[in-house]
Amino acid sequence: MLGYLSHLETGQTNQPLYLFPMCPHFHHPPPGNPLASTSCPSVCLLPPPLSEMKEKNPWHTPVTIILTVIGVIAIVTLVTVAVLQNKPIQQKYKYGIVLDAGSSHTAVYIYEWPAEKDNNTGRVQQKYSCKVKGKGISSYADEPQKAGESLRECMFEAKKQVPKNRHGETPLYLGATAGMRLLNLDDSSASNKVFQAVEEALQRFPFSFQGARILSGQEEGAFGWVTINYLSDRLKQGLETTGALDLGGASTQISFVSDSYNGLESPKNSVNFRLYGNDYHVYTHSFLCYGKDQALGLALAHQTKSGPRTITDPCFHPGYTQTKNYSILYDSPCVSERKPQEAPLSFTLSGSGNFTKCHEVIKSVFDFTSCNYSRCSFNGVFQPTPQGSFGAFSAYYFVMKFLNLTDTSTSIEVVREKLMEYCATPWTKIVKQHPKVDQKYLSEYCFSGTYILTLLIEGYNFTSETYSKIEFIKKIKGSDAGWTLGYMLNLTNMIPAEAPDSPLLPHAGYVSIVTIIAILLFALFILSLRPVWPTCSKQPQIV
Ligand SMILES: Nc1ccn([C@@H]2O[C@H](COP(=O)(O)OP(=O)(O)OP(=O)(O)O)[C@@H](O)[C@H]2O)c(=O)n1
Ligand SMILES: [Ca+2]
Repeated sequence: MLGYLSHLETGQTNQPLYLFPMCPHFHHPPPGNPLASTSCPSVCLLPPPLSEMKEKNPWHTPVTIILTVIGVIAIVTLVTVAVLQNKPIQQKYKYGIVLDAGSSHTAVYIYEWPAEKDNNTGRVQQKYSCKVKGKGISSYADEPQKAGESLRECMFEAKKQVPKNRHGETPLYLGATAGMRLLNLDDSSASNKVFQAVEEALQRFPFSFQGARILSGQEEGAFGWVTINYLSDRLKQGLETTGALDLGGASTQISFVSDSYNGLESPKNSVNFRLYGNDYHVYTHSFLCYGKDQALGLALAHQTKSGPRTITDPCFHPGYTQTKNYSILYDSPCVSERKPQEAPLSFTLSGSGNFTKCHEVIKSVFDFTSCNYSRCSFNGVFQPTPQGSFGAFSAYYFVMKFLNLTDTSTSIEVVREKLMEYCATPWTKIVKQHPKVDQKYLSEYCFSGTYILTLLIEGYNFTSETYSKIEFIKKIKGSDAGWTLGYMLNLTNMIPAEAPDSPLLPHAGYVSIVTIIAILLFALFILSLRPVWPTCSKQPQIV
């Protein structure tokens, strides 16, 4: 009912109120012609005397005052409760520790996640990492006790990083990869002794030790894939996933989802996950002996088949020389069967820095001829064509970062030219340019860069177009890319198979809506009490 608010008592009269309370003589239309008499004057009249206002002001009745006070209290309480109820309480964390016992070194990772959100959607992130001094645990085959001792320093640090009251409930895992796989193949009793020593060492710490074991190549590849897709939020959001490329010292993994692969053609390369309500069929393969250190061994073995005393190696810089022991080189099960019958104790390697020849040597360590499937990568291993974006980490990153080749928008031809120039640079110049870099690493970057390019292009069949979709990465949002996080998420059941129910609104949205509604209610309440002022510009309407 426009123009007519209510039959409120005004103190003087029982007449209904009209839209122009500031024009008092218009309150009551003269009899006869109500419409004409209520038209707005060109100049609004002054307000009525104060005494009259007071008498007619509805605010001044005790009922209204009580109602207003109750209304204000109710609204303030409502908003306060909304804010307090949803305010995040001081965050408490839970922790998990994973030791990555790689072929070249061991690293300790501590992960943390909000205590109230475990088994749900709370983001798990890396809190701390520690690189164990010395080599990988597999290198302690002859003195297993030292494998255990080597871990102590980082583990003491881990003890400091996790709050004391959480120590007992913090799971601790050790996963060993290709170095221990090779040792286990070569000498399983030595591998067992190393495990016994590291288990004894880890049990002395106050964490909940869950065991030490060798990961299979499929696990290593698949958990690397889970890690990078979890960290980039692709799993939770059901987005298209990123493939994972991991290059270690002794093995290398490739894992990705392909539309053309349903797992039937080569079931051993298939890993299925149901995560956050989505099914993933991931292609994965791990090539033992094709990590960068073992691949260098394969390349050297190829060049020393006849047991020479000297070799000219195109994968090392001109002017670089090194004496290598035959028995050490051929100690690895990757090449042990190829050891020349008659060979001296050692041979001298002299670098010639020739990228093209180095590329030829590296190609010879791959078998591109046999394939019993519709398509293969190398060594007769089934692989669909690479599809989508890829994250390449560990040695892929170290090497390409050092060589300044992480920008994959650079064409493969330009990458080749840069490598050609780098490999041809004399060793003395390289040492001068990088005085602080460990010379063992430094001497191998020409080989490693050439190996990475060969592995990706000829090995995995990346093309100029798909190469540009590779990103060389070390970390994602502060957590290292690698298999460890995926491994822990899996063992602690921290990625649900089904998408969890989430609140309709985030906290901020909820509080804002409650506040807005409260203000609107309050405004309506006020309006319902107050008469409406005229604008003196429109015809009043009378009921
Ligand atoms: N700053 C660094 C660190 C490491 N490396 C080399 O990168 C390779 C791979 O390192 P990593 O990924 O740590 O291998 P591991 O995990 O030890 O080996 P694997 O996964 O095969 O067990 C090794 O040859 C290592 O010497 C490097 O060139 N530069
Ligand atoms: Ca590794």
